[in-house]
Amino acid sequence: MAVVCRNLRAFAQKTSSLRCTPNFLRLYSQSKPAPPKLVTVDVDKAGVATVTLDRPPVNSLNTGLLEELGVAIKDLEANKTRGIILTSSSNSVFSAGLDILEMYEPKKQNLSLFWTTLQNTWLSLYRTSIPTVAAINGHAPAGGCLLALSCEYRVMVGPKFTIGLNETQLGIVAPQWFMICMKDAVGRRQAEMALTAGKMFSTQEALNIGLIDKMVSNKEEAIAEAQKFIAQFAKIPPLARRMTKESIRQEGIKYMEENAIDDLKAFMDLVVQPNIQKGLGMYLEAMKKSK
Ligand SMILES: CCCCCCCC/C=C\CC(=O)SCCNC(=O)CCNC(=O)[C@H](O)C(C)(C)COP(=O)(O)OP(=O)(O)OC[C@H]1O[C@@H](n2cnc3c(N)ncnc32)[C@H](O)[C@@H]1OP(=O)(O)O
Repeated sequence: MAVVCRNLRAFAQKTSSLRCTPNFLRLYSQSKPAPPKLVTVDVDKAGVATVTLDRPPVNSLNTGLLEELGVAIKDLEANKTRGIILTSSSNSVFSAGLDILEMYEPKKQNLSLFWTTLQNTWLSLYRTSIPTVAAINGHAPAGGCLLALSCEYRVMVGPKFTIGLNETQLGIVAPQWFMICMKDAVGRRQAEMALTAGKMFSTQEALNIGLIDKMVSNKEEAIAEAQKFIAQFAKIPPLARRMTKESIRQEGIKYMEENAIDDLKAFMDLVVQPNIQKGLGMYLEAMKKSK
């Protein structure tokens, strides 16, 4: 016991003197502040979490944001949260989709990490047993639409925002699992028409084809509708709900479990093609010029 105490005293002296050394002060002053969080989580009294994408200006999905979103979903699952409402801190954009800068002139390692993080986070959101609602308070093109489609219910602020999988307009093909999500929501026929044209739907058009479930006029209403949707599950036995969701989403889940590596390879091969790189560069330029 005496030895332990002596050791502790020695350790305490050592660390307290370390605090004052010039070396420690130099290291301390050089340490960077923590980077701002890209996803915030707020759990209300009913146990429903609002998960807010917070990467201004347009919540484009980079590796960091996707990673944080994946961790948030896992944490909420561990805490037995009653529902997840996915929304955005912006007044006009839910999410601009994948961050094109992650795909433009990429380093191979970063590109691979980016896509696997997207795959994993998507699967976590798509298959979570927690009821999920997207409160879409702004434009939701491409990857933004994918996030919304991965939830069980979509409430969108209208009428001026747009949503859709517009990949063909960019000269790229949406991966199979993006297509499965669209088919889940609107059926094969509407999905084929939407995807081949890369159509961006107005809120009303999206409501008409079942791409969204409800149109509201502001974010507060969207959150209230989302809470209402989640509240209905209070009376449903959770195991029956979980197994039903897992079963009905089997096609997408199975697809990713069996094809993640091939999907990654296809993405990596495609993105580095010179014509795709040129297209992405021109798209970025066009976005800058359109300001
Ligand atoms: C399996 C094998 C095959 C796999 C193939 C690959 C599949 C890839 C799948 C999905 C693709 C995507 O998700 S790609 C992204 C598609 N997204 C879009 O096309 C949307 C582009 N953005 C917009 O239309 C608009 O920005 C907006 C309507 C969302 C918002 O408009 P607003 O006027 O409010 O803002 P700005 O346009 O002025 O943008 C502000 C700022 O943000 C930059 N920006 C916008 N979107 C993106 C993006 N997706 N990635 C990176 N950066 C983006 C824009 O350039 C502006 O930047 P500056 O301020 O620096 O000029």
